[in-house]
Amino acid sequence: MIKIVIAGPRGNMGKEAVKMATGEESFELVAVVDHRYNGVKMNEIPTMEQLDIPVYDNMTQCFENHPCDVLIDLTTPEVGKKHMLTAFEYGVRPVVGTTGFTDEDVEELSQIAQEKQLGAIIAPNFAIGAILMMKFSQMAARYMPNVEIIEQHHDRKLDAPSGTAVKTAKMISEVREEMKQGHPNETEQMAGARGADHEGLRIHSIRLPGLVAHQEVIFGGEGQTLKIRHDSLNRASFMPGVKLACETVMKLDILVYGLEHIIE
Ligand SMILES: NC(=O)C1=CN([C@@H]2O[C@H](COP(=O)(O)OP(=O)(O)OC[C@H]3O[C@@H](n4cnc5c(N)ncnc54)[C@H](O)[C@@H]3O)[C@@H](O)[C@H]2O)C=CC1
Ligand SMILES: O=C(O)C1=N[C@H](C(=O)O)C[C@H](O)C1
Repeated sequence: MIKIVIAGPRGNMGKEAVKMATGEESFELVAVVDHRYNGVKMNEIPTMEQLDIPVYDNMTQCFENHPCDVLIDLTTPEVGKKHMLTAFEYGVRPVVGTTGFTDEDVEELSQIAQEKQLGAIIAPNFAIGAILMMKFSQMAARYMPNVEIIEQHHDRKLDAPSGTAVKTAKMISEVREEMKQGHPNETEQMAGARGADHEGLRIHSIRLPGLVAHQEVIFGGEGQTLKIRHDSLNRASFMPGVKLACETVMKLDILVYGLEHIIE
C-alpha cells in the first residue's frame, strides 16, 4: 500500500488526482494540503471531493500527523518547491506535476534528492500521448531542424510557455545545434510576434477559455512540413501517468525530470 498526500486538492488537477488515488487499491490517500483550510475533513468543504480525509494548510504538520510515502504536488512553482523541500526532510518521495520550475530549481532539488538518496519525479506532462509527442519531435528534429512550437491552454494557466513546451524545446536541443530561424534580417513590428526564443527555436503560447492542453510541433523543410500534435481533452488524460509516477518513484533514489525517462 502506498500512502499518499495530495497538495492542491481543489484544483483542476488536484481533484482528478484525489479521484485517482482513492480509486486505486494499492494507494491510500491519508491527507490533503490546501492553503485555505486546516483542521477540517474534505467532506466539510463543498469544493472538495466528499471524503472523510483530513485537510491541512501546513505540510510539516501534515507529515508529522500522517507519515506517508508519496507527496503529489499540483499547485504553483513557488509552493511546489517548498513542498518538495519539506517532503525531502520527512523522507517522503515527491511526484510533482506543477510546472514553472527554473533550471536552477530542478538542479537544486536533484542535488538534495541525490544527497538523501530519495526518489522524486518532476513531470511537466503526465499524459502518455504528450510524452510520445515530445519523443517523436526529438526524433524528427534530427532530420528537420527548422521547428516551432505552438502550445494552447485554458486561460487560467499561470505560466507561459507551458512546462511541456519548455521540455519539448530542451529535448529538441539535445539533437539540434543552436540555430536562428526565419529571415536573418527579420524584425518584430509588434513585440512578441515571433514568440519566445529557445536557442533559435520559437515557442508561441495561446490562452483561451474552452481550451484544455494542446501542443503542435511544426517542422519545415524544402517543399514539406511535418506537424506532430497532442491534445489533452480532459484532466483524466494525465492520471495514468500520475499513477505510474507514484509507483515508480518508490523504486528510485534520484530525481527524474520528465516521464520520458520512465516510459521506455
Ligand atoms: N504535469 C502535468 O501533466 C500537468 C501539470 N499541470 C500543472 O499543475 C499545476 C496545477 O494546475 P491546475 O490544477 O490546472 O491549477 P489550479 O489553479 O486549478 O489548481 C492549483 C491549486 O493549488 C492550490 N494551492 C495554491 N497554493 C497552495 C498551497 N500553498 N498549498 C496547497 N495548495 C495550494 C490552489 O488553491 C489551487 O486549488 C500547474 O502548475 C499546471 O501547470 C496541469 C495539468 C497537467
Ligand atoms: O496548466 C495546465 O493545464 C497544463 N500544464 C502542464 C504544462 O505546463 O505543460 C501540462 C499540460 O500542458 C496542462
